[in-house]
Parts: sequence; structure tokens; C-alpha cells
Amino acid sequence: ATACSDHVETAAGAAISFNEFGFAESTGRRLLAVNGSTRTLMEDAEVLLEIKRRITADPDNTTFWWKRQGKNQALNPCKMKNATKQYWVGIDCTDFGTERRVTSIDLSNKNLAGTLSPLLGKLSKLKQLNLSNNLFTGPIPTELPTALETLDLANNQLESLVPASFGDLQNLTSLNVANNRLTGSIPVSFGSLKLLSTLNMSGNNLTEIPLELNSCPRLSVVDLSRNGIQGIIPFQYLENLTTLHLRDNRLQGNFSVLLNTFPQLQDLDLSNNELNESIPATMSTSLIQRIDLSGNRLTGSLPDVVGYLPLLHELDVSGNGLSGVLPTTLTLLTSLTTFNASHNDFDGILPLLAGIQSLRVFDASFNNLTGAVLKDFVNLSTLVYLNVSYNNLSGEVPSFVERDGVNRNSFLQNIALCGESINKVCAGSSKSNSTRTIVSISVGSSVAFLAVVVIMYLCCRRHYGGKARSSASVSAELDVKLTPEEVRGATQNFNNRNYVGVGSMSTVYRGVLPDATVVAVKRLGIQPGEVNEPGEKVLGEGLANLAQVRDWTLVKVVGYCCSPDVKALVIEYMPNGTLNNLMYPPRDAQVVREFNWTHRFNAAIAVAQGLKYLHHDCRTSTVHGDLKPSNILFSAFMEARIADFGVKRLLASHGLGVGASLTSGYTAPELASSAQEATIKGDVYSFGIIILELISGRSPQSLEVGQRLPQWIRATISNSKSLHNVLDPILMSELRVQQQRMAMVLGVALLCTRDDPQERPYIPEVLKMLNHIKTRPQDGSRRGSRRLRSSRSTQQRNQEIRQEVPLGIEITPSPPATPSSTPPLPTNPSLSHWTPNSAENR
Ligand SMILES: Nc1ncnc2c1ncn2[C@@H]1O[C@H](COP(=O)(O)OP(=O)(O)OP(=O)(O)O)[C@@H](O)[C@H]1O
Repeated sequence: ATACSDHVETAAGAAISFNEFGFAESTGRRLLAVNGSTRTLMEDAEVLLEIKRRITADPDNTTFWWKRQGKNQALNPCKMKNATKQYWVGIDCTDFGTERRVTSIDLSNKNLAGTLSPLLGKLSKLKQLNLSNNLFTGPIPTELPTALETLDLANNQLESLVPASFGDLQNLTSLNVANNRLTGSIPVSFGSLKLLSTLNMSGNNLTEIPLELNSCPRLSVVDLSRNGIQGIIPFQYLENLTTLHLRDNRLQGNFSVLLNTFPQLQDLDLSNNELNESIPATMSTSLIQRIDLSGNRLTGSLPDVVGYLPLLHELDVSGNGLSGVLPTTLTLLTSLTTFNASHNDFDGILPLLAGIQSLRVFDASFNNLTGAVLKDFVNLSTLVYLNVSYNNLSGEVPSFVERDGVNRNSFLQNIALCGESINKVCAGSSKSNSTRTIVSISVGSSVAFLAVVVIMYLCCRRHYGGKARSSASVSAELDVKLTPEEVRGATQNFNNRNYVGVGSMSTVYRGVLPDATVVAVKRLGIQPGEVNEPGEKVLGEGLANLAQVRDWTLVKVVGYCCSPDVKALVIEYMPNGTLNNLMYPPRDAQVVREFNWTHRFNAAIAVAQGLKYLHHDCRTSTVHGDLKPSNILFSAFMEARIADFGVKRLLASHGLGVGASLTSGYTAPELASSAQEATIKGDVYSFGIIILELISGRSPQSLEVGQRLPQWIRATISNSKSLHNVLDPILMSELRVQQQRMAMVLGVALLCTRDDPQERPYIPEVLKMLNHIKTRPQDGSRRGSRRLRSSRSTQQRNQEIRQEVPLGIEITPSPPATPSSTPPLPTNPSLSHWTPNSAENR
């Protein structure tokens, strides 16, 4: 009997000897005393049977032949030469003198579910273990085979602390436990892994990287992205490090050491962290090829030194607070393929990159760049994506060959740019705008309407940095009216193949415009003749107005069509679908798993930014009036944007769709019970419900009749004094690390959903609170004392939040920091590959 005898008893219960074919035979003796490591093939086989026993689902029958076979009930896990069937799939053996032993298990991608046997560690000769891409749950066994060289448990649902015993795997060269639910710190024992070369622990809930990783001299590829890792970057010197990915964490502090003391570094990704220093002025990593610092809070300039990195081919510093001119040394980067400096405060002229014959992607949008666009640059034949929109560029855009990604959309919102290629007549030019469909604001339409359009346009188009626009550019940029032929052409005559989804008043189709822009065409369900001719004209004007409301926080209305038989809005296509798609069936398990707290919190902040824009940053406040998850759409980079602003109200003002009531559960009580017009405080209520839904995973429509989500949540937490009973189970694994934030965000949502509209905060105040919660240190330490100028004092609001969430969780009152100008945008390429509509349409 041994400590593991319970497992042994379930095994064969008979001793084994080899027959002449190399098969083992039962001899009737008890077989395995798994007191230490396995010593024979038979003992290896017994452990494999125990591993199999822990597998609760094997839909492809992968382990079917893992059993005794033949007349003699022989047990041989090693594949016989030339065997094509009836062998133990996934097992490889190696000869050790006279004996064969199990040295490799590969059960990757087999849809297996179950738990990992603690006996795994007994396999004394096992060198390779690959159980990746399955559905294993439970903990990683603390005892693992000490001969292991490669261990791959990625893409399962393993849930535990990272065992300190990993440090005993002295032969380990590659460890991959990405995309599980591991928590806690990486153990300091990792410092003993002297042969470790590849370490991938991305997509877990890890919180700390130990300094001891610097003692792993062979480390070459490290990926710790998408965790909740806080604190400073601890790496100091690793001679062989080539790839370091730390994106989507909460790392702070200085990173100059990475660019100066890692001689082999080629690929550095620190995107979407909380780095707030400046980019180092010296860099000595001469092998570096890719640097991604996007989505941080970097300040200062982009130093000249980047131009002296001879092999650099990808540089992304977008979404920071960088300023100054773009360095002229960029022209020296002869291998550059991708340059992204968008969403910063750069000024000066566009760098002269026409000589870089490898350049494929150039994005300097949302800055303050000035000067002209040069002919050689725009005609660079390698360029597949160009975006210099939202700058102050001027002069005539030289003629160029339009192509995917390089077209007139590359130059949007530069007041002083003109030229035939962007359909805007240059002052003094006699050429008229000819071929394209400029909205012809008909002679018959009233001057008053034009004034309305111009005012709406001016107030609701905001440069990223809030710059005002002159009316001179307005008429030329109203290039949004499409003919029914163009809309039919884009959607292959509304072919069902292009069907995306349907709402109460419209059907949405995917479409492609002649310039290859992929769009969503929202065809309004208005029958020919339902609107008379004058009404149609006014409706067209209303749609044109909607197309002018533009901000990066909103789903862009690219154009509209208003003819007797086709009334449609042509909208930016959002490949990651709606918030509903991400949270509820039919949905993709991987997507759900990845729609974690960070994504949800970022989505809440993005929606608050969008509402702030609509309510307060326009000169004329715009009420959304129908905010709900199906009107929050996600871009390819998982940025949440608001859609459908004002559509239902526009239709209602024409007596259309009056039967299509506002979606229950999201409408504020004062509006649901009266015929009152939508209000901004009504939007705040709907927003609060959406946050409650993000936290609880419950749609207000899933509750019993008469029950409301805020009341249900208030009652549940005041009874249980715990977040457990209200939290979406998918977020449960993050609770320990994010508890304070979750509680505070919940408190904000409950403030927003107070019954009395007067008691609800305005959205800028909500945004400040959310930004503050996002930036506050997890340990609750206090920040500076800048005060929030709002209708209520910050202390009062903090007090209210705590009243709303009586959980016994310490919520440290501290004044909100001024929100950063550009909150980092979440990126998640794997989500962007997912097409919600394919699932939806099944
Ligand atoms: N811009 C877009 N990109 C991708 N998919 C979209 C886009 N706009 C809408 N959809 C999809 O089409 C569906 C129908 O959208 P629509 O706006 O017509 O209705 P809704 O907002 O879902 O409902 P309701 O009309 O009741 O408010 C959405 O649920 C979404 O899945």
C-alpha cells in the first residue's frame, strides 16, 4: 500500500510480463506500487490508464485503445512498428537499452475534458507532455515528471496557483500554460529553470513576475501578455532574450533597460499597459525588429534614436500622449513596414518616408500634423494602408491610384486638404466635383435646413483633440448620399448571403462599396408609399444629419440613401458584432472566455466616452434614446462604439415605427411610464443597466416579470454582502484580483440607475469615476488630491458608492484623477477573427 494506493487499486490489479511480441501479459500479481517514479513500461502503462480514467469526455475516442488488448489482455502503450490501428494514440516510446519506455504524450486538440491525474508526475522517462487545446479543468498537479523537457497545457480551463514545483523541472526547455485560469504570482522557484528557453503564460490571471526570472540564462521567448500583472517590469538582463510580450497588463515604470541591456532582443510588445514614462533617448538593441508601445500613457517625444535601429520594421506608439515632431531619422529605417503614431499629439510635418520601399502601413491619424501630402509618398507602391485623417494637413492631395486602404478615407477631417482625389475642390480651381455622389442639398430644401445641418455638423464633429472646424469645408465633406443603385450594388441587391441581422425597424446587410470599404447597410423597414414625397425629403435630411454626427467613440455613419424604394443608412462595419453577441448565445466558447473583466471595463469606459460626446461635447446636446447592448458594437480591435444614435427618434418623428417600443429593461422608469421624450438622464440610466449587465452577465430581460435589474442586484448584495451571488460566473476567476474595482464599478452603475433622475450623475462625472477606478492602484493607496468639479463633491459620491455596495469590501475613498486624454484601446486579435454573424445565422 502506498499513498497513491487508491489509484493503484483501480488499475489492473495484475502483474505483467512481456510476451514474444513485446506485448505485456497479465500474470496475476499486483502490478504497480507507485511509491516513487515508474521503473518499467508496465508501470508507465498503469499511470497512463489512470490518466485516462480522469478523462470524463473523449468525443473522438482518442484514448479508446488505451487498454488491455488481445487474448492475453496485454498492455502495451508503445506503438508497434507499422501499426495503423488499435494502438495507444498520442503515446511515443523510446528504447532504453533492452527496455522501451513512454517518453512522450501528445493529446493536443482532442476535445478531451476531465482533470489531470496527480500520478502524471510518476512517469519517470516522460520528456514531452502536450495536452493543449482541450477542456481540462481543475488544478495543475503539483508533482510533474522531472524528466520533462517540454510541457504544453495551453488553452484549457486549468484553475490553480502556478505550482512552485515547476522549479524542480530542471530539464524543462519550453513551458506553455497560456489561456488557462491560473492565478497568483509566478513562483520564485522558476529561477531554477536553467534550461528554460520558451515561457508562455499569457491569458491567465497572474499578478506578479518574480525578479528570479533573470536567473534563467537560456530564456529566449517570454509571453506574459493578458494577465493582471502589476508593478514595474522586473527584467534586467537576459543574454538570450529575443521576444518579450507583456501586452495587456498593468505594468508601470521605466522600460529603457529592455532597449539597452538585452543584446538579442528582436520583438518587444508592451502595449496596453500603464507605462507613463517617456521613450528612452538611447537604445542599443541593434537586432530589434518590432517595438509596440501602443495604448500606454507615454509622454515626451519620439526620440531620434528609433531611426538608428537598423533592423526595425514595425513601430507602434499609437494611443499615447506623445508630442513634438516625428523624427526625421525615420527616413533611415530602410526595413520599416509598419509605422503607427496615431492618437497622440504630434505636430510638425509628415516624415518624408517615400524612400522606404518596404513601407506597407502608415498611420499618423488623430494628431496635429501640418504641411502637405507628397506625391511620392502617397504613390509608394508598397503602401497598403494609409491614414492621416484628423490632422491639420493642407494643400492639394496629389493624384494617386486608389486601392484598398489607400483612398480618400485616408485623408478625412483635414480642413485645408483639397483635390480631385478626395472630392474636394481646391480654392481657385475651376474643376467641379463631378463623378461622385456629392449630396446635392437640393435647391428646394430650405435655408433653415442647411443651417441645421451646418450647426449639427459643426457641433457634432469633433476632432480627437477637440479642434473646431471652419464651415468652408463643410459642403464638400457632405459626400454621403448614395443612390439606390450604389446601395444595391454594395449588398448584391440585398442578397441573403450578406444578411447580418435584423432589428425591430431594419434589416442589416454586409456590403462592399466601390472603393472596397466594407460597410453594414441598415435597410429601414419602410414600405414604398408609406412616406409621402415631402415627408421623404425631410426624412432624407434627417438621415443626412445623422451621417454628420461623427466621433471616434461612435459607429460611423458612412452615408445614407433615401429613395422611394430604398431607405438605408450605410454604416461602418463592426466585425466583432454587438455586446449581445459577446455575452449571450449563440456564442463561441473561446470568445466568451476572452471577454473578460478588462474587456468589459474598457467597453464601459468607451461607452461613457461616447455618451459624453453626444451629451456634452456637441454644441447641441444629443440624446441617444435607445442605448442597449445591441447598439454597442465592437471594432476589429475590440473597441466598443455606440451605434444607432437618434435613429428610432428620427423615425418616430415621422410617425414610423411607433409600434416598436423602446427595449424594456433599459428604459428609465420615468420614461417607461410616460410619453415623455428621451432625456440625457434616461441615457445615464440605460448606461447603468448595461454596466450591471456586464458585471452580472444577466440581461434585464431575463428577469421575472416586474423585476428590475438594479433592484435585484441591490437586494442580492445587501442580503449576502458578497459579490459572488451577482457576478457573472465567467468573471469569477478574476474576482480575487479585481474585487475592489468590480465593487466600485457596480456602485457607479447603481448610482446611474437610481429611480430619481435628479439623483443620477451626469455622464462626464460617471466617466471620471470610471477612469479613476481604472487608474487607482489595486491596493487602495491614495492618490493626489485634485478635485472633481461636479455637481456633488467627490467625497459625497464616494460615500454614495459605498452605500450602494455594502459588501464589507474596503473601498478607499480618494478623489478621481483627471482622466487621461486617451484611454488605452484594448486590442485582441483573436477576438477580431471571430465573426459573430456566422454564429448568429446558423
Ligand atoms: N455596423 C454594424 N456592423 C456589424 N453588425 C451590425 C452593425 N449594425 C448592426 N449590426 C447587426 O445587425 C443586427 C440588427 O441591427 P439593428 O440596428 O437593425 O437592430 P437592433 O439594434 O439589434 O434592434 P432594434 O432595432 O430593436 O433596436 C444587430 O443586432 C447586429 O448584430
